[in-house]
Amino acid sequence: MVSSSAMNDEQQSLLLSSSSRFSPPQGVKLSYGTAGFRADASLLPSTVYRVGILAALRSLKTGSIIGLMITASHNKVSDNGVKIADPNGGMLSQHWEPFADALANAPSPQHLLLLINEFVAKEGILMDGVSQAEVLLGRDTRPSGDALFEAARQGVTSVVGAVATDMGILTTPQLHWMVRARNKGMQVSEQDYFEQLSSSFRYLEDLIPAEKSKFDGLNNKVIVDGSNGVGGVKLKVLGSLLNALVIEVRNSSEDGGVLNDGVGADYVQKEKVAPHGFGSKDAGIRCASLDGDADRLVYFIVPPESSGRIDLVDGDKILSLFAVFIREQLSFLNENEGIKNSHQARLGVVQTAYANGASTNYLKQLGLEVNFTPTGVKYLHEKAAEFDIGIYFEANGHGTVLFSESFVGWLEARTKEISSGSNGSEGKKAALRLLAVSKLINQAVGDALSGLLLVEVILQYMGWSIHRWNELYHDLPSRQLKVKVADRNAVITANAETVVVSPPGLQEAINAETGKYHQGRCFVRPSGTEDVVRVYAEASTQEAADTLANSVAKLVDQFLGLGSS
Ligand SMILES: CC(=O)N[C@H]1[C@@H](OP(=O)(O)O)O[C@H](CO)[C@@H](O)[C@@H]1O
Ligand SMILES: [Mg+2]
Repeated sequence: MVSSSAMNDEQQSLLLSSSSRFSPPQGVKLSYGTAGFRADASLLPSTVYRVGILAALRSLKTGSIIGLMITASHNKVSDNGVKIADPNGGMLSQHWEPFADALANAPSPQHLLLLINEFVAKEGILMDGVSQAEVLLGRDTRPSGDALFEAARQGVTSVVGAVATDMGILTTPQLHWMVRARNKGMQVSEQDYFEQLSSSFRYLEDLIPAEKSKFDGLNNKVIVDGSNGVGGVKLKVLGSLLNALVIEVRNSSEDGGVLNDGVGADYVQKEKVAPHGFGSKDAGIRCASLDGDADRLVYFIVPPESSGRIDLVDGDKILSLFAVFIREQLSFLNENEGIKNSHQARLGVVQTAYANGASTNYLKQLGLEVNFTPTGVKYLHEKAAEFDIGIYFEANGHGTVLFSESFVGWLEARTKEISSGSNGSEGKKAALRLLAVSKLINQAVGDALSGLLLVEVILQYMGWSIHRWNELYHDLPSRQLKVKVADRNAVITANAETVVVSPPGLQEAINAETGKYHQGRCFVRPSGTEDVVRVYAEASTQEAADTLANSVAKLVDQFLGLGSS
């Protein structure tokens, strides 16, 4: 008997004929990596076509809508990439990544068909020609996006029963949000996204106590660097739906500048300089920067003199601001006599080893549980989902806040309960605020637009300037370096990438070096997106952090350098 998970002849010939139009590039090995496939756009049509097939299979397997995003985020404009959004709006299940790698690197249509047949059988995917699959397609503003969109569309529709829905030019988080919302049975147009964010923002503004200072004069304005990409365009639309807050967007894709060239969150965070178009005229005003696909957000302060150096208010500080606010709301809930069944909600924060040590100390001093995972949003997100409220951020500005469904249900019940009793109490307002935050923040994935609105409304609530926020703690000086080695995968780490277990002896040498520095901390790990080993060092002075990073980079070179075998 033919199993329903095998493709019939018609299905196989459809796949063979369409895949023969997309030959893989010669001599290039692609890997799904930390954030999907990325490469020079000219190398990608066959990969994107094949990821289209994978997305359709994933949709058949899960019986849910899947997302496919064409972007290379903060990479240069000539690059592009592709990644999958799973049914909950999160990253592709890690369990499917090896299949993605195998598909991308299959040398011929026949190999591709063989791989698909094997995988479909192993996963028990129904290929009965009756089951329906749907993939939402999004792309950023890169010029190569249109051709790659067409490759993705052909990949999806080469699987019988699968439809590709064009969602247009979007930020990555918008597409993830749409996938999550569609699978919850909600409306998912772009207008719905803007409406949900703007209405929950306005609602939060209305819940600011009268005695707390609101925006005044200069303070109601934020200037945002859109990295010459998609985020700026979308932020303008969002900004037009707000009342008190003025968002001035610079470096938007229609302004004609080159994507990610001297602009954007990655540039600002790594170089600690103002992006193109910002200068001493902006001193004292809150400034923020998005990356090329608007899933990262950092703030910065431009100094009055035109040295170019900025004060960076990074992902760690955004996390800290969110943690302070949410912790305060939880304490209102717990203190409130009128709230029955008050339970100690578990608030957890998640960071990676790249979090500045001063931020970790600060969060621990607040009495919060601080957890560490390896680099990559998929790991942070998974950990944060274990809490009633989990906040995660990478230092580079990628992060969000997750609310468990049971906690949201508990909050909803409390707001109803209190409406018949102590109406308008701080406890009820705290519950309403937390519910509004759960709607404002994009719980599918880190989203610079929703993150920016949450930062802005919390600053209003606190009555804080960016300077006051920046003073929460002082970053320890740090330095990041990259070392090119023969094989970066020879570095094997443990304990959330803080300890090298192989090659033997390297960690001992790093320890000996780090021990020489006051407040020294240093770790090395292979990058998941570039062919390098990254070195991160922290110490009490910038000079010491630089020297420590340089010495450890030399050690990495000695143990694994290009010359070593
Ligand atoms: C030190 C650093 O910033 N690493 C980045 C970078 O990963 P690497 O594996 O370090 O190359 O790109 C990832 C995807 O954007 C991002 O999640 C991560 O934080
Ligand atoms: Mg990005």
